[in-house]
Amino acid sequence: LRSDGKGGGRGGGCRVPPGPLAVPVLGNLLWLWHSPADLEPLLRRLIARHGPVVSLRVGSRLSIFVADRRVAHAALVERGAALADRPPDEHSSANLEPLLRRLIARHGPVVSLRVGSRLSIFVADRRVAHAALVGRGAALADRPPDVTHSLLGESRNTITRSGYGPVWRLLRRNLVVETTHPSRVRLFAPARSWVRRVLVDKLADAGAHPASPPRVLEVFRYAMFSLLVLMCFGERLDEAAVRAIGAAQHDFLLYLGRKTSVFMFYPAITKHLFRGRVHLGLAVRRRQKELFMPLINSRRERKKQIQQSGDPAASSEKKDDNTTFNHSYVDTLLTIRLQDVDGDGDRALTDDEMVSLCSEFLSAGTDTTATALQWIMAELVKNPSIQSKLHDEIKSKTSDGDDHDEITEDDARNNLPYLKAVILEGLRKHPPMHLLLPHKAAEDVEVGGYLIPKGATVNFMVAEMGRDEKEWEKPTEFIPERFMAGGGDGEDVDVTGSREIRMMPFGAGRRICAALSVAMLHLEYFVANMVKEFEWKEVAGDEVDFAERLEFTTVMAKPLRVRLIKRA
Ligand code: HEM
Repeated sequence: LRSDGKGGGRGGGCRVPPGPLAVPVLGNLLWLWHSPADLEPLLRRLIARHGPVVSLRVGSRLSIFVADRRVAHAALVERGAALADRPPDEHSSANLEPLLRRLIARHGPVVSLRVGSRLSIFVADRRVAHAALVGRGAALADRPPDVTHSLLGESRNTITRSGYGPVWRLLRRNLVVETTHPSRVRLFAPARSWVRRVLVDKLADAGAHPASPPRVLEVFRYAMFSLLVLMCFGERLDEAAVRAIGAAQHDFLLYLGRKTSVFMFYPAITKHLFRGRVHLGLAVRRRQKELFMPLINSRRERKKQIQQSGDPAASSEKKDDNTTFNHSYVDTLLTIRLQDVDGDGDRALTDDEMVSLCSEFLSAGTDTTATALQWIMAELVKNPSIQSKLHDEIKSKTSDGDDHDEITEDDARNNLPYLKAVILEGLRKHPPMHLLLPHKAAEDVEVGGYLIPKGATVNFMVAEMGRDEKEWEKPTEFIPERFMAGGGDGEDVDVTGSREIRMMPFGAGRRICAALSVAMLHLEYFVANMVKEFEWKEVAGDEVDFAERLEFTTVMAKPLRVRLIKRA
């Protein structure tokens, strides 16, 4: 690449565009491809063919790779100030989506990208997705390996990361049967009621200062995190303790998102070159462990005492006291026995495995739900007639003469069809995860006329399916009525995707979200109660903007600020 635009070789070269240069690191793009180590051979080939400076355009982002020491010196030293900036979010893969959309428009709904020896396949068609995830589920239920966690000395023994096999089955069944099954979810009703009060109080506090309208995402995150901490450790902690655990979780996710891409390049070497980063990762992990272990040990102790008392029934009948709950995710982890590798016996989970599983539980359920809440409330702010129709439905449940402090879970779940339609429409138009977690093909799989070779990483494009104009009428509009009986194209939609996939905010098939029904309950219960308590209004001069930004989930680029009016 030469600035005179003449190029360096056959077919190579392009003119440097005006404006700031983008510094490399394809961030999440690499995360998606899952083996960025393989980018280097490709770059080497490009450099051999086109000269020592090559540029790659991903969506609107131009990334330039410099392999020449003189050019590097001229850039970093002589023109240092001009190149000292960082891109706005060096880890954003937001720009990957427009590129994929263009490829799909040109080549059809299944595209593959090869980076080095690694093949990544992107599926945007709902029928192919169904044939793959449900029809050939077992062959596509594996996950690609994860370099970073193994560098930190962690096992793959979490639900999300483990390969498709007995360990995954055991851990997933434990979560589904012991914590997210409706009979267990009921046990956490007092916890949800407490969090509803926390949420409403915090919103009321924030709303009391109209001069600085609140950023509601922070309040949603705190509320969802408090709830998950309680479900995880069985302990109602004070705000400072919840925030300390939240900070440790956040640091860990940030570390994974921002500091680890370097290890994807030849980890055996980079782990020595970037020893500081490995140590940072270990320190962040240690901090999590320091905070989690006292809580885990206290459940361990409690379990021992119950066993010693010799009356297990006593514990299940004992009422939750104000702060300590009878059931927790950690309790279920304490009963797990993992088969030894040699199959000769079994063992309990190690402390590190327990910490990883708790960390997974907290992070899987917090940002996803808080993000969905933000999008749904933004749509209700932007569409006051929909909010008012929803409020009318909610009022009908609180106007029967009883003293209703809240919309009950039972009503939110079963008796408010328009509420359900609002939630589904929110998840269709704004799925928190635009791509499922990557799946890996365990064997050659043929689906819908496409061959997915063994070992390929397969990414399913959730947002594309929910917004496909061939499948949905006016997909860019927010129309909850489409999900109402007799209403239109969303009637009787099967959000689990088992029958057919129309939209899949939770995935489909064997790896479908392990807490789908809990997630739906949280959304229904909290949205209903937030609309019951407040009228949600747009802030003049700070209008709702639906632009997207990829963080851990796809959030609003401009966080939602609102004017909250307490309802009479
Ligand atoms: C609105 C809220 C939520 C959304 C939109 C959501 C969405 C998803 C999606 C798209 C996946 C990936 C599926 C795949 O890779 O095929 C997933 C996996 C998972 N989710 Fe959720 N989720 C939500 C809430 C929760 C909650 C509250 C928990 C737990 C407390 C949870 C636990 C998990 C777990 C453990 C997995 C991994 C499943 C596996 O690999 O077998 N999620 N979720």
